[in-house]
Amino acid sequence: MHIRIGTRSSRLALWQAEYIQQLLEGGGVTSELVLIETKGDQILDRSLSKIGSKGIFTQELEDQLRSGQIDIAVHSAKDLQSSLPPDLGIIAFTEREQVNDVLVSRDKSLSLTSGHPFVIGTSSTRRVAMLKHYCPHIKVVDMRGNLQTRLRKLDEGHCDALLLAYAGVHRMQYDDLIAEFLPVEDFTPAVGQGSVAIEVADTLSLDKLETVRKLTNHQPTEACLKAERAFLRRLEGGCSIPVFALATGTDDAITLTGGLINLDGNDLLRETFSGPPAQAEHLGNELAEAILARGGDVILQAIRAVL
Ligand SMILES: NCc1[nH]cc(CCC(=O)O)c1CC(=O)O
Repeated sequence: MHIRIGTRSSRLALWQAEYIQQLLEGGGVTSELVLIETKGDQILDRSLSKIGSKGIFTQELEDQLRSGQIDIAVHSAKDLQSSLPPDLGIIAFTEREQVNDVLVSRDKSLSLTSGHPFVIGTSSTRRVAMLKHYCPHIKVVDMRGNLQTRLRKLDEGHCDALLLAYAGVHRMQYDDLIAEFLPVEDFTPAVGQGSVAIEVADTLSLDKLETVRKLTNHQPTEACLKAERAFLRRLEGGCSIPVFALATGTDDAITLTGGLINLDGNDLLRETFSGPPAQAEHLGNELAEAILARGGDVILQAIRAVL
């Protein structure tokens, strides 16, 4: 069996695709990478929340899945839309990397808890709102681009530090720039952070689908991501909405914590639910209903009116 793997060509995307390639190789399946440029890779001068983020990093990959030019598409699970078109589906989530956000800087003495003011570059509405909430002494500047671009901007003095997912920083081997690990209890990550997802079209042969899934899917991670993604779907949150959620689990129970924060950071809602992995999606819906009932619906309306 030979699998054609579609991927974006950023260094992080290539790491992810090569990781999938290795997992397939471990099961004796050969593969090749097909590099695909997306709209999100081309537009670098506008913030993601202004472009309207729906599918901007995935559309071109999905077109090639449908036409059969590629068998699978590899994405950061975090970058996937919460609901996919009916002819596409996720068949695997890889074992999760540590999920924390980290503070990255040339100055390793920087800390968010010190109360000392400095400037952080980020374009994530979740991170901006959380910084306003937990660290009002921090100034935020908008910063887009892949990891290498952001590090260059850091070195050019646009900011003192970046707030990034540990997973990406580690995969790009920038661990020595980590000044601080942020606790997930406060800086709860984005849905899907740290896992790699495999997307296919319904035209893929069952043989290929089952083989790829068997070699790459990590069941405990899959249950956790199902819970988180059900939560995101119910809130109809794309990656530009400041929604956060993290499920952790054992074989018999998963715990899902998540919520929503307004753009000013003064209104943060968070709830926790636990249940059996078989009811992962139910947990996600339960969490969403609780957050909406506590005023999340009003916060979402206000966010949508601005973004
Ligand atoms: N939104 C961009 C993105 N998509 C996935 C990662 C990091 C790796 C991951 O969480 O899978 C990043 C960068 C970041 O948020 O720091």
